[in-house]
Amino acid sequence: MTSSPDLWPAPRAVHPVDAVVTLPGSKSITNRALILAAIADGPSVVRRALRSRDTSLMAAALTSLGSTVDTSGDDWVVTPGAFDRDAVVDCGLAGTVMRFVPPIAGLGTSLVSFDGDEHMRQRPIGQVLSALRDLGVSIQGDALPFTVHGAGSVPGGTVVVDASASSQFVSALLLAGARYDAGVDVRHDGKPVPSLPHIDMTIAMLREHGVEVDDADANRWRVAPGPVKAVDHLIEPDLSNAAPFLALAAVSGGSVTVRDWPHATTQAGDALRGILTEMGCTVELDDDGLRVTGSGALQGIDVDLHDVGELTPAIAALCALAESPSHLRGIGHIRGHETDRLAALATELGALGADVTEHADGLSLRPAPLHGGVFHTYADHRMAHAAVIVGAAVDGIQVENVGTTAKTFPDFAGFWSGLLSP
Ligand SMILES: O=C(O)C1=C[C@@H](OP(=O)(O)O)[C@@H](O)[C@H](O)C1
Ligand SMILES: C=C(OP(=O)(O)O)C(=O)O
Repeated sequence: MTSSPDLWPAPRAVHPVDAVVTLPGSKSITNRALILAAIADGPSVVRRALRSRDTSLMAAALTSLGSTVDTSGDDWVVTPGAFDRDAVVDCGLAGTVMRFVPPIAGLGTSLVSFDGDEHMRQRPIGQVLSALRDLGVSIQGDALPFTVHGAGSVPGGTVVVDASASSQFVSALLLAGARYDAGVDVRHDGKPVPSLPHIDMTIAMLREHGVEVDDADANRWRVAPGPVKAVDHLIEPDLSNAAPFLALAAVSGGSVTVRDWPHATTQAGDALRGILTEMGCTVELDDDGLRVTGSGALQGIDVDLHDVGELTPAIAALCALAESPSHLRGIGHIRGHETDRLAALATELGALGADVTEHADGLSLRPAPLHGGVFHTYADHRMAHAAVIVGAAVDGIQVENVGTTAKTFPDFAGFWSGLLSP
């Protein structure tokens, strides 16, 4: 007997959608807050923490190292503990767990081994491991699975990394750096670092924890040695996960408001304001939140997404539905995300009739009529977001493994259906 494929019929937006939504917290902020809390000088509270696969894996990793993480309520309480027990860390498909936990595991006195989902073994990590070795951490292995041998302290100092594959390589070293004997002086040598807002997020959060960071020079970041203060942190809504909801306003010619949109933020998703304006939407930020109103017609866009690559799947879906051509550039690094997103988007959008060309570092899309079919997600939450956006506009889209959205959004499919039910 063959098992039935996990297909979910994406609901169509048959009327303009008019909705006000409260979205779950940011994955990137929650996981940084958890890491910093685990190496802080006292208990911290992570308020309105995102409860999702990536953040649960982070909480579990920190617990296995020796911290106490109380996730029973909406506000998670983290009490640091000695990292003195041997542990096995499951990274799942979470880049933040695979890259941010090893540098703090080096501070402990135990053996900590890391593994994850099958595809996680393909995602880049070698530069973090070699940088940690240069900083004095003993590690067995050059890719997943690997083991960190904690020696009770890390000398730290100057290190050179090529962070062109992921900004998380830099964030990982900076997050732990204050607890290294000499701090860290991290220099990047290579093609431009992607996703720079995420490094700004790391720096801003370190400073909130009382850590001194010097980022005055391009491609160089210095973290002074010293204590990490415990803080009470309120997590912003996840602005990257807002993409499909704002896109729904765009494709249905309706209006969607995301509550609590911060007026100042380091989140990459804030770039959606400019991108959706350029695609023909009306975008207003006020005390109610961020409201996007679709005009009923979408314009294509020529844009460099190097800084905000994680928005690509949702933007590409919109481009496939636009009336004029688009070119998405500067995003070769997203081939190392949850899947090779450029190949996956070209394949899946192309299979539905889109006129799409895959380039080494981007995608071009030209207007073409789309039709129904199965949209494969490759276990990538943002591929599922692309699928439901197309499905809102095109009859007969079936999303394979929509449950993969649990990586960063609990019950995404239920929430999405609720907005589209008649
Ligand atoms: O530090 C972070 O929280 C993230 C950094 C970015 O990674 P890359 O620099 O690998 O693109 C981003 O795409 C990812 O979703 C989250
Ligand atoms: C690239 C992403 O995730 P990760 O944190 O696993 O790198 C993403 O969420 O788009």
